[in-house]
Amino acid sequence: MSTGKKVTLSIIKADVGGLAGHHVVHPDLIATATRMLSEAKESGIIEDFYVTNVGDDLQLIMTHYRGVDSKDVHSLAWDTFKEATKVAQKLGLYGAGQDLLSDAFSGNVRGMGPGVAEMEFIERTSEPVVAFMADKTEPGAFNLPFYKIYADPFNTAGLVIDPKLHSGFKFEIWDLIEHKQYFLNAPEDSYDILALIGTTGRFTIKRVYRKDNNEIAAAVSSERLNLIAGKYVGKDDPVAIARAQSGFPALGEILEPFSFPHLVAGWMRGSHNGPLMPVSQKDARCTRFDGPPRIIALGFNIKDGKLIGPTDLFDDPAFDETRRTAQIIADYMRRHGPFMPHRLGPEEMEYTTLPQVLKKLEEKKI
Ligand SMILES: O=P(O)(O)OC[C@H]1O[C@](O)(COP(=O)(O)O)[C@@H](O)[C@@H]1O
Ligand SMILES: [Mg+2]
Repeated sequence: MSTGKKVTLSIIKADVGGLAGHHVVHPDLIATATRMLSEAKESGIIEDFYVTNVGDDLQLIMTHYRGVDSKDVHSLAWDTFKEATKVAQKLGLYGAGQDLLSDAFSGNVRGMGPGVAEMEFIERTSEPVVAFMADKTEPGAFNLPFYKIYADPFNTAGLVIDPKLHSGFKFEIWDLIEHKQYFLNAPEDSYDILALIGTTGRFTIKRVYRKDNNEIAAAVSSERLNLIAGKYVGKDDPVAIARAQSGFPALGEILEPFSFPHLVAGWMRGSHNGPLMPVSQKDARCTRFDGPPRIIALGFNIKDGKLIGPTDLFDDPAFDETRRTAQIIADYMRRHGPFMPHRLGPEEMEYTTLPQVLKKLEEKKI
């Protein structure tokens, strides 16, 4: 039975050090985070948690009754990342504390480096959710698949045949450069939505709501590290949450768009386009040219605030062909070497280390 009060699901993540380069999180960091979150669960700050990693990103998946942007929960995540950073420093891991961009923490991790996806809702009798976590890419990587889930009837059969989905969804889109927001409805504003979110480095889907009752359906992290720091400090490596079934897209409708390994920005030095490859958690470790960019999907049920699961959703032969296609695309893109469109365009390269090289070249200009 539902408790009737609103539960919050928060995913807060950061890269605080990688083993053998920007590769994977060391087990001692997972153990440190697990210890910290166990204590917080015992003291009642959070209701439940699951710690995992995608490549070099440490992921804290938490449930609680403190709402989004809770000072207690954000402080807990910050302290956990700080503690894990100490362990990373001790072990000499690469880029220890990389994503903790500020020393002056003021109660909310937004704008401080870590990525955040959170949503608050009244738990349904059965509350299936999917936690998506990606490495070597940016928040705009979710634009294409989330558009398909919530606005494309060729992906989501429920938009056509389920009366609970038929009126469509509302998209909250953030302009990360001008810091503006748009609320646009699908299907009626579809072309406007696409006009914005096709520019993946600037406009990102932040949240999606069911249009007929404004119920939250999905949330995506929107932190662009380079925009926060004003220089290249690693890629944002986004996370997202999607509620499934019974008035929301079915689990399979949520996973379906990831069968297309679309090109995303990130990969080597955050400066290259490459295919987004859906993988199991055990394969969430970037290698080839620091990639290809990877995404995992963990399925949970939330029951009385507790996380039941997870099930590793891309650990499935149904995604083998996608992975194979991703490898073929990776080969094709790699053959471009330092040329566009493998390497990102000049606007995006502005936030990499390339400008330093170009500055030096000024001397040679005639
Ligand atoms: O840290 P370095 O040696 O300057 O190298 C840049 C690194 O930045 C990265 O883009 C960082 O990736 P992450 O954002 O996943 O940490 C790697 O591809 C690359 O190894
Ligand atoms: Mg990473």
